[in-house]
Amino acid sequence: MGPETFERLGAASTATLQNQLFIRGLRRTVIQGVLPLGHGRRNFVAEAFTLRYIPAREDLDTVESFRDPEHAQRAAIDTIPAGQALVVDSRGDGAAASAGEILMTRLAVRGCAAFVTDGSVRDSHHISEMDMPVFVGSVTPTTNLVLHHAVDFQVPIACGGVAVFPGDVLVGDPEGVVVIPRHLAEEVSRDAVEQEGLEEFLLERVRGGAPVRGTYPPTAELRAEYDAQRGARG
Ligand SMILES: O=C([O-])CC(=O)C(=O)O
Ligand SMILES: [Mg+2]
Repeated sequence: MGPETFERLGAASTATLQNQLFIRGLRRTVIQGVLPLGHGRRNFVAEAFTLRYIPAREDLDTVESFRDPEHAQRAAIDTIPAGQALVVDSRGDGAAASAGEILMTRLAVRGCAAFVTDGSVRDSHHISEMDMPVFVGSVTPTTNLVLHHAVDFQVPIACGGVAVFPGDVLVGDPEGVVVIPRHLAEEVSRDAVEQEGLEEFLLERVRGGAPVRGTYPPTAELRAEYDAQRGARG
């Protein structure tokens, strides 16, 4: 995926990208129920690096388990390549945190682009001061092992009702996170730019008093006017 694709996706809203995926027949593309935490409200575009949790089991998920160098959560956090986003399947269960300030700091130091989960984080008031974008369903003081068993990483997961495959492209903005299948990223990025150009033109019309009917969507005449104006601007 070229840098222009990243740039175009970063300039588009998640709403526009959702539209473009819907036009292509994809309905479940927005991670349900997550919002950015604190001032890490920066937009991001990044490839997904996935981590999967299953329900904890009392004989396995003891405090000692974090000493295991192969522990999937620890291994994922220490190996995610810079520039990728860690997306965690927490089964929508935010009653125990998927990570906290120390793990999040490690991710930020390693150049992780964002952290996304359909669960929660703890130490959230500190995490919200960080620059790395963090998208969660909720916050809680409860530590991870109480409810979550990190089982593997870089496998297909579910997050907020959406299938996420390693290498899919995630885009986050103040409204949430959209998951773009990698093979569609390029064409979606181009058409998103087109859609936003047209919508800006239509918005000006609506601001100027135009009714929605005949404007949004535009009639063939209005569309031709837009195309002519765009052509004239080069
Ligand atoms: O115990 C946890 O779930 C993680 C934690 O507090 C941290 O990363 O600071
Ligand atoms: Mg902590």
